[in-house]
Amino acid sequence: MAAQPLLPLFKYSTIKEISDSGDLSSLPSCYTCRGPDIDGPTEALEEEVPIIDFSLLVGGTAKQRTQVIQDLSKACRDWGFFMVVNHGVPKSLMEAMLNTCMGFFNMREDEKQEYNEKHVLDPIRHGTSFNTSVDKVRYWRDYLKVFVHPDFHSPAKPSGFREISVEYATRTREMTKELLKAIWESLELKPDDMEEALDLNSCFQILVANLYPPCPQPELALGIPPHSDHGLLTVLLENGVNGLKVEHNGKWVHVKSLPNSFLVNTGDQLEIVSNGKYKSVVHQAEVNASSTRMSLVTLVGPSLDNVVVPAPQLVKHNHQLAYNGMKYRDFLEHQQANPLLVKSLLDLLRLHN
Ligand SMILES: O=C(O)CCC(=O)C(=O)O
Ligand SMILES: [Fe+2]
Repeated sequence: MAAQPLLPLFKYSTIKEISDSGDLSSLPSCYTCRGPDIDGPTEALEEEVPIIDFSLLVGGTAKQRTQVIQDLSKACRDWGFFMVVNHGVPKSLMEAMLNTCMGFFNMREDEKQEYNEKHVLDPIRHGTSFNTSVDKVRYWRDYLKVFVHPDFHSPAKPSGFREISVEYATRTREMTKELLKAIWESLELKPDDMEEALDLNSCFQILVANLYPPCPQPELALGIPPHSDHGLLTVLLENGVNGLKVEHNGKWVHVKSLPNSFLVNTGDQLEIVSNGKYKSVVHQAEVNASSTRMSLVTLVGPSLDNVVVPAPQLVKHNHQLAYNGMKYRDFLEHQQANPLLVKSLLDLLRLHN
C-alpha cells in the first residue's frame, strides 16, 4: 500500500486529533519507524518481572527489610526493572491522577496551546512525538510534562489537576526516596553519603502523562522508541492497557502490570552513581489498534545542580572509574533536545568501552 503523504496531517497538531478524526486507514509514512523491512522481527518473551513488596521495606521486621534490599539488588542488577506492590499510595489517588491527565488531553487544542512548543526546560510542556524539532520519524504519542519538585507547577486546567497532582507527586516522591535509600544500601554505601551525592531534598521530579491513541497500523509505529530514562528511578502507572517492553538479556519482554502496582525502572543517573553496577534499562512503548493507552510516569533525579559521579567507594578496590560526571541540568537538557537514541549520552560519559 502506498504511504500517505505528510501534507494532510498539517491540519492536526496532536495524535489525539488525528485518531479522533477517523481520517486515517493506514499509517502516514512519517510515523513508520519499524516493521520487517526496518528492524527485522524482534523476539519478545513473556517473563515474570521481579516484584518488590514495599510494605516489608518500610514496615517489616529487620530481617524482612534485609531480604527486600537483597531482592532490590538482584532486580537492579539483572533487570533494571521491577514491579512495586503494597506501596501505600491510595488506589483512589492513582485513579484520580489518571483521570485528571485524561481531562487535560480531552481539553480543546486551543486550551492546551499555551504549553506547546516550549523549550525543553520549561516547567509545563505539551506536545506530540518526542521532540518534533529533531525527530527523524514521528512517534504515536502525545504528552504532558510538568516539573513538580523542587518547585511545583501545574497547568491551570482542568480544575482539580493541581490538588491531585501535588498529592500524587508527594506520595510517589516519598516512595521513590525510600526505594533509593534501600538501593543505596544494597550497593553497600553509607546512608549518610547519599544526601551529599544526590541532594535528594532538592531532587528534581517530573510528571509525564503519555497518551497513545488507537493507531491504524500499530505494527509499523511506536509510541516511544527504545531509550533509557535520564533520572535515578522512574515510576510508571498504566491505565490498564499494556504496551511497555523492556530489554532483558538481549530480548524484549512485554510487561503486564498487576492491578494497583507501579512499574519502576533504573535511570542513567543511577547507572553513573553506581559506577555501572546497576545499568539503566532500555525500554520502549508499543501502541495498539483498538484502545487508548495512557501511562503516567514520575521520574526522580538528583538536584539539577548536582554533578553526579560514581560513588568513590565503588571505584576503590580495583574497580576503575567508569563514567565522567555531568551536571544533571545539562544532562537533562541534552537528552531532551536531541533525538531519543539508546544511551547516547551515557556513551559520551563512559570512560572505557
Ligand atoms: O508508556 C510507557 O510504557 C513508557 C513511557 C516511557 O518510557 C517514558 O515516558 O519515558
Ligand atoms: Fe522511559
